Amino acid sequence: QSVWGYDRDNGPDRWHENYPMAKGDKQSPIEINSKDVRHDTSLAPWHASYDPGAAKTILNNGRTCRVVFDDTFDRSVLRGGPLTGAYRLRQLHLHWGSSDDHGSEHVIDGVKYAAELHMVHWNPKHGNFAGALKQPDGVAVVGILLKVGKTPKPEMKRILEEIDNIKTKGKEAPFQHFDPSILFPKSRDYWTYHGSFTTPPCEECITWILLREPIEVSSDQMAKLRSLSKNGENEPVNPLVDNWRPLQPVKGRIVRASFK
Ligand SMILES: CC[C@H](CNC(=O)c1ccc(S(N)(=O)=O)cc1)c1ccc2[nH]ccc2c1
Ligand SMILES: [Zn+2]
Repeated sequence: QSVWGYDRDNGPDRWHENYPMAKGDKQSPIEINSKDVRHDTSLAPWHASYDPGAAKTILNNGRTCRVVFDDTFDRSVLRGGPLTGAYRLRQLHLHWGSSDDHGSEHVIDGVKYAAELHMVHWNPKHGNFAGALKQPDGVAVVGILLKVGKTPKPEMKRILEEIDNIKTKGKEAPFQHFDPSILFPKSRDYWTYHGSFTTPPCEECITWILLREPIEVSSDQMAKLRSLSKNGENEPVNPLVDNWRPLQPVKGRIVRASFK
């Protein structure tokens, strides 16, 4: 049973063999075409109230770098925007490329960004995360685009400083006293649409909230991310890069914008 990944023999084009949802009608990521977007004046602003004490660990699972939070009660929550109720923050992770000119999962009017950060929240009315991922309103992911620029966001440093401690698959390190809302860009403008996990099992349970304004990182910071290895510490180094899923068909879905 070859575990899914991003290589030729286990990559996105073959996920459907073990995860049939991957060929669904509401898959993510998609391209955002401004000409097809609908400005929805009824969309409320979104609000995150995160407890820095909820941050627990950072890990390399061989497919991404993930920060895990305590989601055993409404400690760090996202509300508003297209959402009904408070969704609990469970984890954040990233997708990135092998060079600065690509790596994001969502593409905006043809523009690919160097990376994309996902903050994953779930709806506690469904009991637990496993239950939430079976519901159309089960999960909400805030997506932040990362672009390479001259004035990198200092708040990204905290995550990137930990990379040296989780170089190989399975490595985990404590990651505490961290409020991920410091990563948000100035503008709260967003696009929203209904989609899926961008990794297997590709359940179509996600309300995507994709922020319009990218945050800046440096090329050195991107190189740091690319120094992670897909393999364990006693295996050959296999650079963890290009862990992004290609664009999926929009299939008539409407993308709404909170802005004009
Ligand atoms: C359904 C898969 C899940 C593990 N994966 C995730 O949580 C996840 C979250 C967000 C994204 S993205 N890139 O779209 O933001 C992709 C994957 C997962 C799988 C089995 C499980 N059993 C119990 C809990 C549980 C969770
Ligand atoms: Zn993701």
